[in-house]
Formats: sequence, structure tokens, C-alpha cells
Amino acid sequence: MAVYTTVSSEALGVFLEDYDIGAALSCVGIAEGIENSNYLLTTPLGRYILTLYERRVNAAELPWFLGLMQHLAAHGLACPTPVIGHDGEALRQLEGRPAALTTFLPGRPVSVIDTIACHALGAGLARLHALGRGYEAERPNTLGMASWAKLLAACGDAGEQLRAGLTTVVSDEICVLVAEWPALDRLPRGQIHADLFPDNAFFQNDALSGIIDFYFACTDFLAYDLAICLNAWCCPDDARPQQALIQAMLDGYESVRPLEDGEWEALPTFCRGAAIRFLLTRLYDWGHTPDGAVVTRKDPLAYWRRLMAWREMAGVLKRG
Ligand SMILES: Nc1ncnc2c1ncn2[C@@H]1O[C@H](COP(=O)(O)OP(=O)(O)OP(=O)(O)O)[C@@H](O)[C@H]1O
Ligand SMILES: N[C@@H](CCO)C(=O)O
Repeated sequence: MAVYTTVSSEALGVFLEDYDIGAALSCVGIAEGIENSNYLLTTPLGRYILTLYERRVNAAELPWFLGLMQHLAAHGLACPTPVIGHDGEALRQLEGRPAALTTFLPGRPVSVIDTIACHALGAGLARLHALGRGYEAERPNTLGMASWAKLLAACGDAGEQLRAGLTTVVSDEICVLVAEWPALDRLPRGQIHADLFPDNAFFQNDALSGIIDFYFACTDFLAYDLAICLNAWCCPDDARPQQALIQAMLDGYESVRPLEDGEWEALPTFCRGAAIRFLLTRLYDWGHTPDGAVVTRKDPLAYWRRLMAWREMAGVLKRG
């Protein structure tokens, strides 16, 4: 459940006066998600998503995220489009939080991840990367490789409590990854989603109908974004990567943007890195979620198991 901030009908009424979408017919909190408060808002003009930004999002960076969504939507990607108010702005305040309205996307996350979904997702990710090229402003990846050692330290003994020896293995792995990580100018970089998990991709009739939740988007290696998706989509039961799903996603991606030789070479490193990134943020949340918070913590060990599997299975990431 993620509704951290309650919106009163009075405050909502005042908020909506800044737009041309009419008054609220209903505004219902959305249970999914862990980062922000989301409401499904219905007005006479249709459905919208009202987001109040809560946790890891830095308010100063919101114009960059909203600008990226606007750019991608304008260039044909099915993603939420920020709704602009009378003052020309998409971002304003509601109940003391930064808040924005975006368009509602039809579709649902897939209930079973299969090769059809992985192929479609791979192609959609490559399209996102291609369309992102025209959005010039850069946003560094604040959860990138350079942040991991510090994040691990901030997790304190949460790792040891979950699994004896975890902290040392992860710390050693970070050192290996730092040494292996490609130099910035070696591989294609651009705007990446950086959190394109199955709950952030909507499907209708087996086709990808929309991509949501751009609030970890940043400028980084494009193939690293693919590695994030290989972790999030291709490991059924949160365990070992499955060859058929991986192949489908890579084929889908390459049907839009073929990978360069250097990207193929870096993919095993990026897959281990992506596993570390989500292991660390989940571990941090494991130790820092306040008692009684209405949010479901995600299992850090699911990404520990992926990390262990990628260490043994680099071979499945070779060009077919
Ligand atoms: N544009 C949209 N159209 C339709 N539904 C949406 C849209 N944006 C968000 N939702 C709904 O709200 C839920 C939460 O949104 P979102 O994933 O952006 O939240 P979050 O708190 O940032 O989550 P996460 O934990 O994935 O970072 C989604 O699972 C979806 O059900
Ligand atoms: N997708 C992330 C949570 C949202 O950022 C995870 O599953 O750990």
C-alpha cells in the first residue's frame, strides 16, 4: 500500500482550479507502489493519476522527470503525459507535498511473465532508449555504481541479520564491479528508465500498452537498463535467470536496436550490478521502514539469489 499523504476534498478542489479538467467526481488511493502516494482521479473529462512525491524523489529533479515523460509521450511512447495547468506548469504543491497530474494509461501488468511479454518488453525498452535521444538534459544515476559502497554501509547490519556473510560478499562484489565497469565513453549512453519492473509495464492483448513510473530515470549506459530488465523479468520465482525469457528479451531489444560488441561484453557485469543495486535499496528499506508504515517491504534476498546466479551463469548472456 502506498498512500503516505491523505488529500482532503477541500485541498483537491483548490488544486484542480489550476487545471481545465473539471472538478473531481472521485479520487481513490492506489494500493500498488512503494515510493509515492498515487490516486486515481476521475473528472468529467476522464481518468488521471494524481501523484504526491514522497520518498527518494528529490523535488528539484521533478521538472527533469516530468520533462522526460512529456518528451517521450510527444514522440510516440505510451507513457503518462504530465497535465499542464493554467500557469503552464505541470508541477505544483498539494497537502504540503510536490504533486502532479498525469494521463491515465489503460492496460494491466502481466500476470504471468512469458516469452511473449519479455520480447515485447525488450522491444519497448529499446524504443524508449531511441526516443530518449532527443532529450538533451542529463541526470546522473544517483543509485549507480559509485553509490553502492556508501549505500551498503548505510544498511548497517541489516544484511547480516538476513543472511550471515552477505555484507562481505556484497562488498567484495562491488569492488570487482567497480574494476570491471566500462569507462563512460566506451558504450552508448542515454536516458534510461532504470526501474522497468513488471509492475511498471502495462499490457493489452499480449502487446505492451504503456510504461509508467519514470522517477528513477537517469542518464546511463543503455545496456545497463537492459540488465535491470533481465533481472526483473527473466528470473521466475525470484531465483535463477531462465534462458528462454532472456533470449526473448534480448531478441525483442535487438529487433529495435542491435547491441554493440562492447555492450554484449559488458552485459554480465551489468546484470550483476543491477542485482546489487536492487539488493541494496531493498536492504536499506528493510532496515529503515518505520514500524507501522502502510507499505509492503520487498525481499532483498530475491536479488541476492539473482546475484549468485549471474555469477555462475554469465554464459547465458552471450550473443546467440
Ligand atoms: N499513468 C498511469 N495510468 C494508470 N495507472 C497508473 C498510472 N500511474 C500509476 N498507476 C497505478 O498506480 C500504481 C503505482 O504507481 P507507481 O508504480 O508509479 O508508484 P510508485 O510508488 O512510484 O511505485 P514503485 O514502487 O513501483 O516505484 C501502479 O501500479 C498503477 O496501478
Ligand atoms: N522496483 C523496485 C522498487 C521500486 O523502486 C524493487 O522491486 O525493488
